[in-house]
Amino acid sequence: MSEPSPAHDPVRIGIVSISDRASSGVYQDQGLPALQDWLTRALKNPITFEARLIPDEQARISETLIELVDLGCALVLTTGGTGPAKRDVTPEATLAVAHKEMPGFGEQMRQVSLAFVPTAILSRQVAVIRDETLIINLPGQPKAIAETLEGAKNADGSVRVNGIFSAVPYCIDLIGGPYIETHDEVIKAWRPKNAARPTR
Ligand SMILES: Nc1ncnc2c1ncn2[C@@H]1O[C@H](COP(=O)(O)OP(=O)(O)OP(=O)(O)O)[C@@H](O)[C@H]1O
Ligand SMILES: Nc1nc2c(c(=O)[nH]1)N[C@H]1C(S)=C(S)[C@@H](COP(=O)(O)O)O[C@H]1N2
Repeated sequence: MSEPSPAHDPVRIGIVSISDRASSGVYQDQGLPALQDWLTRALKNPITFEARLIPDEQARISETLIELVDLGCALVLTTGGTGPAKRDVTPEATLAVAHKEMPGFGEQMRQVSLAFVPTAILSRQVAVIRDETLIINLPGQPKAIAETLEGAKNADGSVRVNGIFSAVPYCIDLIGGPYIETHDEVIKAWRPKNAARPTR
């Protein structure tokens, strides 16, 4: 795979791991490495990461999201805290900072996840826009990060269920962010023909 090229727009991405136990050192956080690895593998753009590891506390999560939006992140991905347990408050903290809700991401994420686990119906992920930033919740299981972003594939590599990241670049175009380009073998970004730039 080629190195990120300066010919591509630079992009700042917030990655937030929300876990009581990882943030207090009970176990080592695998959420931030999984997010960073997948994004580095998928994007052609040079990425500046803003990484945060925080506990499942609603006010703290909302404050962190606002901070990352104000830092100019085009995209913020969270992992963890989306289930039904008492301490799972990531969707509420995300909705509290929303200017617009983007329900299609949560709907598609649960479709993808059902291809992997029947408990996908327990996930309450939301996606929202705040200012010029797209914020998306992902499940907390580290393996669920690549699953939901990339989708489910058949043995021959063809797509069985589209990963949610397919729609992220065009959404970021529409809110005035950088032009995000992906490696098709990881995830194909879908844009209407008139929105696609010529290949460089
Ligand atoms: N940041 C993380 N790093 C490593 N493993 C994680 C992380 N977050 C979650 N997991 C794993 O995924 C499982 C489900 O994630 P979930 O977000 O529901 O965590 P949890 O049970 O609420 O606990 P915690 O918030 O303390 O991680 C966890 O029980 C743990 O095994
Ligand atoms: N792709 C995928 N989605 C998944 C899972 C998974 O392992 N893979 N785990 C499910 C489970 S068990 C739960 S409880 C919910 C919420 O997870 P969270 O609280 O860790 O965010 O996500 C669901 N979605």
